[in-house]
Amino acid sequence: MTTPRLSTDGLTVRFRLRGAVVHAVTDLSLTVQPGELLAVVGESGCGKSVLAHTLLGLLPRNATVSGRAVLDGNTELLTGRVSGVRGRRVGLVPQSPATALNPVRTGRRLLEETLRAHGRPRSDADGIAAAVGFDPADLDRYPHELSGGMAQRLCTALALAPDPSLLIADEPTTGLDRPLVDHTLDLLRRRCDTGNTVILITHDLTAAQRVADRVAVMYASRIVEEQPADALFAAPAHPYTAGLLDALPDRAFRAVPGHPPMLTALPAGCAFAPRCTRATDACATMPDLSGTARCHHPLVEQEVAA
Ligand SMILES: Nc1ncnc2c1ncn2[C@@H]1O[C@H](COP(=O)(O)OP(=O)(O)OP(=O)(O)O)[C@@H](O)[C@H]1O
Repeated sequence: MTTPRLSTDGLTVRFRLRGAVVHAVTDLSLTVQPGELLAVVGESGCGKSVLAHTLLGLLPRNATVSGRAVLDGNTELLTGRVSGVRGRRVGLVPQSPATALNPVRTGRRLLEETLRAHGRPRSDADGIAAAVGFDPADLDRYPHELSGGMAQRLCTALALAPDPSLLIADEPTTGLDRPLVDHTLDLLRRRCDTGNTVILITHDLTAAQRVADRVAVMYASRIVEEQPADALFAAPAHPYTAGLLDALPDRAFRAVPGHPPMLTALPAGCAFAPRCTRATDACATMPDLSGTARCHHPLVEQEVAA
């Protein structure tokens, strides 16, 4: 049996605010193998970026974390010393490139410094930039001289420079034109085809369908469905997943009615129930994720894990 690239068990993140607690990630258990591309999808605010920041050890002081996250079977990401892991073994393409880039360094300097810090020759900079669709001639610009899409690609280049075996890409295609979206997605796919692992965090279900091996759907801080991508797109089990798919322009093009709940006031049972046409009294208790979907009334017969 291969050692998972990443396994999390009961991963839970809370933020303390004055008079409230934000339930940002709850009881999240997943396993991602070498060579696998896992897409994490879900509406804005469901906890996707917090999950990424937790795995990188980048949470602010008002956060408390519990559960486990283990890299390659030998490195505890939540409790161990992660300074040599971040960037080198786990890379992050951040969601907000504008704030991630040091404004007083050119793209070339940023990229060369990253390469040098990870023992790679500075001369690799042009090749890495070109690979992400960033014209090497533009590397001599400062971040404020880059468009949003260029800054996005520079961030992808910086995350790829150490050649991390696990890359977490948080909305890496925001602000890119369709050809560059496809270029970036194909680049991520190719990394997995050579044995690396990618967790792609995205709102874009079409992107997930194009490149993901498996898809995890998050709703109100929890994974509510996880399946191989083909199965999920053909026959979603959770009504929320079905709603997300119905919102696609080439499907019903109908938004999921209602709004997600506040993460400071989650119900004891299924948080999707108030928006769900299948909800019954049973949904007042939290369903297990024993099959593919955390749902009392799934749309397809569930194969319950032994
Ligand atoms: N430092 C913090 N203090 C308090 N709450 C926070 C903090 N950081 C994030 N949150 C909250 O955690 C929740 C999850 O946020 P997160 O950024 O992970 O959402 P997301 O799914 O990535 O959304 P988007 O797709 O819009 O980026 C949100 O309710 C957010 O307001």
